[in-house]
This record gives sequence, C-alpha cells and structure tokens, in this order.
Amino acid sequence: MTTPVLSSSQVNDFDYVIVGGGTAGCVIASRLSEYLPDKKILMIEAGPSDFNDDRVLKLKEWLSLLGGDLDYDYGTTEQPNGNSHIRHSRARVLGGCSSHNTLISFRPFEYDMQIWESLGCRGWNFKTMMRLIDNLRNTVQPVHARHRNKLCKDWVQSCSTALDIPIIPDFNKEIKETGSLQQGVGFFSISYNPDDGRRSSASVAYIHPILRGEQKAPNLTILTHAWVSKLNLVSKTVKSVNITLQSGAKLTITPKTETILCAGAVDTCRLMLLSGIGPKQQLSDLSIPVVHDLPGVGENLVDHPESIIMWELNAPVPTETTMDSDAGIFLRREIKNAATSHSDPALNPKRIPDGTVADIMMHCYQIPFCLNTVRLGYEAPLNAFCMTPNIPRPRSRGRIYLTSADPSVKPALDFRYFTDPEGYDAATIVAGLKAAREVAKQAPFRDWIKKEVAPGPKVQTDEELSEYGRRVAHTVYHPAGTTKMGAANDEMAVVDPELRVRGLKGLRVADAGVFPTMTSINPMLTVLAIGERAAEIIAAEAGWRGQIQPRL
Ligand SMILES: Cc1cc2nc3c(=O)[nH]c(=O)nc-3n(C[C@H](O)[C@H](O)[C@H](O)COP(=O)(O)OP(=O)(O)OC[C@H]3O[C@@H](n4cnc5c(N)ncnc54)[C@H](O)[C@@H]3O)c2cc1C
Repeated sequence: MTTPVLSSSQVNDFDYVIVGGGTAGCVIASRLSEYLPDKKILMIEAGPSDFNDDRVLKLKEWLSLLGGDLDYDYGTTEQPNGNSHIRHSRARVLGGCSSHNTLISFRPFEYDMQIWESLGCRGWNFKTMMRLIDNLRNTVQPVHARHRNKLCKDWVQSCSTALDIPIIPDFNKEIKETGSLQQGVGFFSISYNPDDGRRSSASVAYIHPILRGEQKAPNLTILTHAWVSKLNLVSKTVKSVNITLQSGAKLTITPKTETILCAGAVDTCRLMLLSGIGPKQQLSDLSIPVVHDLPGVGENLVDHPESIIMWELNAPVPTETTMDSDAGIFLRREIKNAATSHSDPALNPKRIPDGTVADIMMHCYQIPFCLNTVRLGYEAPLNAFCMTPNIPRPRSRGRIYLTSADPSVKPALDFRYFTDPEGYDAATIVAGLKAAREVAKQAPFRDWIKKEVAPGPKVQTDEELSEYGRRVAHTVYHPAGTTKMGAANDEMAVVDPELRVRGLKGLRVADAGVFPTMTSINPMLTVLAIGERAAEIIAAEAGWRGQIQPRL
C-alpha cells in the first residue's frame, strides 16, 4: 500500500531512495524491488496516489486535470519571439505526467538515438531502446476500432490524398522495422485499456499490480504526500535527503546505497539547485552555498512547441474517441540530409545525415483546443477540429533557473521559443500551417468544414502565418534536457551514460531531464525506457545478473 506516514525510526532503513513517483520513478521502484529482493526501496512522491481515482484514471478526462490541484502549473518567462502565456502542466500524483497526459506512445527514432550516442551517451542506441520498450509493462496499441470516429477517419483519408502520403496502420511497428517515420498519417498508438478507457500509465502498469496484491513487493515503500526539499552532501557524496510529510513533520532519510532523482525535467534541476548543486554564479548570486559547481544544471531546456489551426464544423463531433486527439501526421519539409548543416554543435556535432526522416508532426484535436487563440480574440466554436503543427527536432534551447533561494518560489522556465538564429523553428510552423490548409481543401474532410476560425482566411503570407503561429504557440508538454546526459569531456553534461551525476557519489538522475536532445516524437515511451535502463544499471551494480544484455 501507499502511505503518507513514515516514522523517525525508519529513516535509516532503506538502501535506495527514489525522489518522485512519476513516469520513470514508478518503473525504477517496481523493477528494483523485483531485481533486488534483499534491498529496501523507498519511493517518495509529492502528490497523492492515483489508485482507484477515476479523475486521473479515465483517459478522456485528461484536460480537466490541467491547472487543477494535481498540477504544479508552471509559467513561462517573457518569450520575445513566442507566446509568454503558456502554462506548463506537470503532474503532482503517483504516475507523474503519465497520469495526466494523453498517453500517445511512440518509440524513438534510430536517428534520435544516433544523435544521443554521438553526444557521448554510450550504450543508448536504437537496439537497446527497442529491447527496453519491448519489455515495458504498459499496454500500448493503436487506437481501437471502437474509438475511431468518421470525422477522424475522413481527416486521415484527406491528409493522405491531399499530401500524397501513405496511411500508416501502426506507427510503432513502422519505427521498429524501419528505424523512423518518414511522411505518413494514421491513428496513434495509446497506452490505455480500450475496454474501459482507463490509462495504462507508469503507475497503473508498474505499481497498481503491487497495490492489488498481485505482485509481491515487501521491500518497497511508497510514501505519498511527501516533498523532498534538499539533498545533503558530505564532501562530494550525497548522504541524505530532507523531506516534509503531509503531517508537516520533517525527516532526514539516509539511504545506505544511493538516491535516484526522478522528479522530472523541472523539479529535478530545481531540487539540485536549491541543494547547492548547479552553476556557481547563479547559486552565489542567490546566496545559496555552492556545494558542487555543475554548470549544466537547468541548461539545455528543450520542448516541442506547437501552433494551431482551427475550423468550425458543420456537424457535431462524433463521440467515439480515446481522448480527442486520436491521429496525427508526419511530413518532411527540408531537403534530404539538411540536418548535416546545423550551425549549433550541441544538436548534431558529428553531422549525422537525417535522410528524409519526418521534420514536421501534427496532432489533430477534435475539440476547440483554443486557450491561446481565445486570448487573441478568436471565437471558440462548439464543434471544432484543430491541427497542431509541431517541430519534432526544434533548434531553440532555453534554461530553467532559480530567481530566489526561497524553495517555495517556482523556478523560471525560459524556453527561448523560436530564437534559433536560422529561423528553422518558425519556418517549420509556417510549413505545417500551410500543409494543414491543403488538407482542409480535400474531401471527405473538406465536407465537414464550415469555416476556418483561426488564423482565418485573411492571414495568408508566410510573415503573417509566422506572426500568428508564434503568438498562439503552445507546448506539446514535453520539457526535457535540463540535466542532460553526455560525455566526460562535455562540461555541460550533468549525468554520465550510467546516469550518475558528474563529480558526485550516491546520486543519479533518471527522468526526462537526462535527454541530451529532444526525441523526434512524443517522449513518454523514451522516459519509461530510461526508467527500465536505470533499474538495470543500478541492479547490475548491486550484483543482479538478470536479463540485461551487453550494452552495445
Ligand atoms: C498534459 C501533458 C500531455 C502529455 N502528453 C504526452 C503524450 O501523449 N505522449 C507522450 O509521449 N508524452 C506526453 N507528455 C509528456 C510526458 O508525459 C512526460 O515527458 C513524462 O511523463 C515525464 O516523465 P518524468 O518521469 O520525467 O517526470 P514526471 O512524470 O513528471 O514525474 C515526476 C514526479 O516527481 C514528483 N516530484 C516532483 N518534485 C518532487 C519533490 N521535490 N519531492 C517529491 N516528489 C516530487 C512529481 O509529483 C511527479 O509525480 C505529456 C505531458 C503533459 C503534462
């Protein structure tokens, strides 16, 4: 069972402490308890359990969770080239963001992993990632036939005809077999149970079997409603963590072996910075004692920015759906191998050719996904359909930093959206909006449309589309990279390929923060795979000789 209570007599009981019971954290907790039955594991989650909580478990309700009491709801700093009003949802509940996201599930591309390896992430190759993802406990499958409505099917057909691209029956099969997605359209794969519409989140797949008593894990304690406020170091070893329980009681937990940070791309770096681990200058300016100067903490913030085009429909949206965003499209904008000419060495230092791997992605939304358009005065029709072009491999990179030593002050999230010097990110959005308009001209989808609501027919030139597209830009909610993994000679790397924090003992990071670059696709399966690999690495160091295959 989960518990909000821990007594002071238990503070020295544990071998491993996992900070954050989110997407990666749940995988690691479950696997470590399985792989190392003689070790005691404590997972500390700030939020409540999601067990039996239908608000969380019913996938279709995801939108109602955003901005609610289970959301940290981070803001964005002023974005000179983008939208400064974006709210960044981050879940505060067991399962983390996999408990309030849309569970669209993609395997990473071989190209993404080639880039990671070229940046010094030894062993993080496509073959290993496919093995790890094959091993996931989540039930991942293409949207079930009963959730495919006529509108969405018509849209898929029109995308295929208008843009002369194939309909792909199973995106993940395609990625596994060919290494990537080129141009194509189709229904997504979703981690869910099509019979009851409930999530197959990290907590559902890895922790609920334990809570139901189907999987025995007597060596795992799951502490909920507990906030980790500080990492305590002696010399260069992380010895203990300070926590505050729901009761208000404060404890210091001292793991016998190590602490694993899984608090996500925002909160892991926030906790490190508040503990004095991070860029010396930033910490000194805030009078936070510098315990370990690590310049990369909070830097390299990457995300998938997206924009939106919205139509009013002339009929109600059919009700069959998984969660209103059931299908998507991949396109290629640039000429073959254009990625070899990146000017930013952090993106592709070895100039690995990208062939014709997709460089534009769009989700469809069968709802008025209009929070950013309404602010600019656009109407919000009841019966709406949207396409949201995003940038699979964005070139703009931002940073997260503290503005105060007060731990209750949220960190600043500066994504620097659309600031890449070549204008690649903005141009990708413009190309996506134009392609979306081509789709809208094509039957059978065309016959559903009453009118284009946003940006509307008056917005036509590339400059106008760019201005509109950036002002209404939103996030696909994929922040990553703020404690990036990298080579020993990359001083901005925060963790090594075994996920150990550089220059420290007793501390690892395993969450979306370790991405060195953004994956071309939605990142959740990659984060789950990071959890699986972290558990294998940690257990192997403790003597486990399980199914781990040689790290190629
Ligand atoms: C609205 C939304 C929709 C998304 N849709 C998709 C999608 O369809 N497909 C996809 O691939 N990706 C999607 N994503 C992104 C994906 O969910 C995340 O990238 C991924 O889940 C991040 O996992 P993580 O382990 O890094 O962090 P999280 O899952 O966020 O876990 C972090 C956990 O740590 C806890 N925590 C934080 N700080 C502390 C602390 N100090 N003490 C104790 N506990 C703490 C948090 O409460 C949380 O449970 C979406 C994200 C959101 C928000």
